[in-house]
Amino acid sequence: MDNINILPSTPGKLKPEKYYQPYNNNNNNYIHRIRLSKLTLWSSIFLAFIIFFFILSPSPSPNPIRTHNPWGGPDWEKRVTKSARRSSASSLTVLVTGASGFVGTHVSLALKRRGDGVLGLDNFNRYYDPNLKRARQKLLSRAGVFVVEGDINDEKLLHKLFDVVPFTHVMHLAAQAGVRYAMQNPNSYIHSNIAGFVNLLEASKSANPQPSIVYASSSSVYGLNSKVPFSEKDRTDQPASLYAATKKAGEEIAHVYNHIYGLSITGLRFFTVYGPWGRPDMAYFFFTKDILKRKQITVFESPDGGSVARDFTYIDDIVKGCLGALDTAKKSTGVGVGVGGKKKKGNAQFRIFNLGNTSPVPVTELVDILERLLKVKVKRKVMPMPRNGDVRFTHANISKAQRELGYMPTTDLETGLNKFVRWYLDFYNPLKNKSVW
Ligand SMILES: O=C(O)[C@H]1O[C@H](OP(=O)(O)OP(=O)(O)OC[C@H]2O[C@@H](n3ccc(=O)[nH]c3=O)[C@H](O)[C@@H]2O)[C@H](O)[C@@H](O)[C@@H]1O
Repeated sequence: MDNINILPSTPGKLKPEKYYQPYNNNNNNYIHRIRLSKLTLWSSIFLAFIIFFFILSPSPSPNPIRTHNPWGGPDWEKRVTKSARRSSASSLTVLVTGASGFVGTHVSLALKRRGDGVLGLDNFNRYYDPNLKRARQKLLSRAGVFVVEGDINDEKLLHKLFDVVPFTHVMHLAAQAGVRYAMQNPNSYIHSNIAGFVNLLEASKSANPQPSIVYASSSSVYGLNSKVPFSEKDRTDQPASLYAATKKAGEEIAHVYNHIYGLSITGLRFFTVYGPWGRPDMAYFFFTKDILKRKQITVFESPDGGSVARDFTYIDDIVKGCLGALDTAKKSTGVGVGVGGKKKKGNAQFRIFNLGNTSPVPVTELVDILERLLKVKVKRKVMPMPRNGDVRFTHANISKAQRELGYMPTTDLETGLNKFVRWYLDFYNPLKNKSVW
């Protein structure tokens, strides 16, 4: 992850004079030599012109993915303010972290469509193909959503954003996702899901007005819980992966900020979200890629030979749940904390909801559906689930979300995968979309 603090805070702050110095510091000998010959003089002028032109023209990035838009400056603030402008006084003003991520993109678009002010924040890290994140960013930009390029761990940036925009809500979706990757890069989970979350809560508690916060938790917090379907009342103290442990820690940390600072906080436990513009690290996505390439895929079964199943939940259903959570979020009660040093005015709202589909599907069946949709005979290797953080099954009880958020999923796996496959074939069509190949 790049440290954006090392970049100038205002675009254009790099001083071009610096680059001219070697040429401005001409010593007498050099000038003398130029005077000696007319030819040398003209060549020097020509050379100086070329260098001058080169420095002034925008330099092509050696790697377009790593290009950063330094934050700060009047133009940047104008873009921020414009993106966050809401259509009416009753609309929301939402900071969406992880806006160029899968869920972040869909939620940002849905909010913007209904007239809310939306500002995105994303660090565009390389956990998975940044070209896909850039493509989502383009989609957002066309819809009028500006995505600030920065990290939730950047304290200065967060304070700046809260200074410029009076956010009513924060939709916190930035995270290090993925269950199995936690064994390869454990620290990235601590950095984003714990340190980053604390940093965001610190900035939010000091903001005036204090926003209401809705954040992404995960079905993985149920860990080894075997009571089905998973209810919010069930135990969540047996995580099976470091990812799950950091998400569970996030839920506990949220409680502290709610308790001390009066932040209104809602956690959403997502159940294996899938759909168009999805995450390439997820099984349904890389199965599709590998099946199309006629490669063998590995399907896990439980150690006793039983199937491994997930409560796969379609993205549009999840978006409705997110909007329901934002719309029913009450105001934070700690206005003035960190600014005037005042205490919270009474207890603030603290909620946690399952957002699942309520119908688990074995992974073998997911593969059967993909086989039908892609019309390719799948080469599958079935093997016992390795000890990699995966759990055998997930199954959501959504009655609380139904009651309080009006959440009601309507998309079955076959319908949702059909939409995903159509998007996939279009997006990765080499004739249409050269930039992603
Ligand atoms: O619901 C959640 O909380 C989590 O859902 C997904 O995690 P997961 O359900 O493990 O989704 P996938 O990684 O797409 O795996 C889906 C299923 O495919 C299986 N799988 C995965 C990989 C593979 O090669 N073969 C295979 O059979 C897994 O064991 C799992 O049962 C996301 O990746 C997490 O970020 C999210 O928090």
